[in-house]
Amino acid sequence: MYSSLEPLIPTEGGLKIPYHSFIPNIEFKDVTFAYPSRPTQAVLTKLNLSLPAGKTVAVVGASGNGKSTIALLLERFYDVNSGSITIGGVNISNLDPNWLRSSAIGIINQEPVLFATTIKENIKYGKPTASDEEVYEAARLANADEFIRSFPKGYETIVGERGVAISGGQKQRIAIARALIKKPAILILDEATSALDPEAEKVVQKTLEGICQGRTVLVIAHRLSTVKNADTIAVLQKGVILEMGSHEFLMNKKGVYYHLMNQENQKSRNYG
Ligand SMILES: Nc1ncnc2c1ncn2[C@@H]1O[C@H](COP(=O)(O)OP(=O)(O)OP(=O)(O)O)[C@@H](O)[C@H]1O
Repeated sequence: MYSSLEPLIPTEGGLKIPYHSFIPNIEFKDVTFAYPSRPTQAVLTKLNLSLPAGKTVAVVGASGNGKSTIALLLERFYDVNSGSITIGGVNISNLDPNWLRSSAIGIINQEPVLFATTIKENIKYGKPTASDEEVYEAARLANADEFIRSFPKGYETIVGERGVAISGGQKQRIAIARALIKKPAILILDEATSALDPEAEKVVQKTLEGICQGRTVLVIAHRLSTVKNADTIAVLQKGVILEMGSHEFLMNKKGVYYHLMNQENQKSRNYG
């Protein structure tokens, strides 16, 4: 049935907050949510989470505990069952979903997809109306401008299948430029550095630290090693936040985060 292909949430309609009056502080208040296909199984239960404007909040917890669901709700791919999510005090259900996703929030994914076209087009995908100057600026912020210009065809280099071979770290930085070209006030980092070798990871990590300055950032962390510098770390278990605080605070507390950290260190000693 074609009707079942329609998005759950209409993509147009609702408020668009002008850039200069947009205060990107985010509040999840008593959010309860179950996926429509499993309505009796709550994935998040009365979740409260604050992301103050300009700060980085990392959500950690074992696989399947609802971390990615938090990001999907913030992008409003689903509506909450009860409670609310507000940005700058406005309930996101009153915001224009298209504006929210294309202008307010930038997403950097674990496994970025590049299209079989030029690097320039791949970056412009984040903002199709962007000028060349905007493309170069986004690439500079993503520490990508230099390596792109080192290719004989520069920004016109074709990537993807049958295109020039680029490394995982370079791919990641092109994807970062794609997210930055929208100048988003909010960034969602879905564990952006997991598939890289240590050298490339260092470069990407440094790039991410730079671009997080001055933005509200939600890190969906599938490992713990990348979250130490977050302003706040929220430990999620079965859709409930068990602990919240800075790395130092949570280590001193010797609770769930401390134990997860020890487990991860143990693993890297055994395998690394
Ligand atoms: N589209 C969906 N429909 C139904 N259930 C889903 C859907 N997506 C995820 N779930 C379920 O919701 C729960 C939380 O999943 P989620 O992806 O948010 O966890 P996560 O903590 O991000 O895990 P991971 O670290 O593996 O990405 C899991 O039980 C998962 O099976």
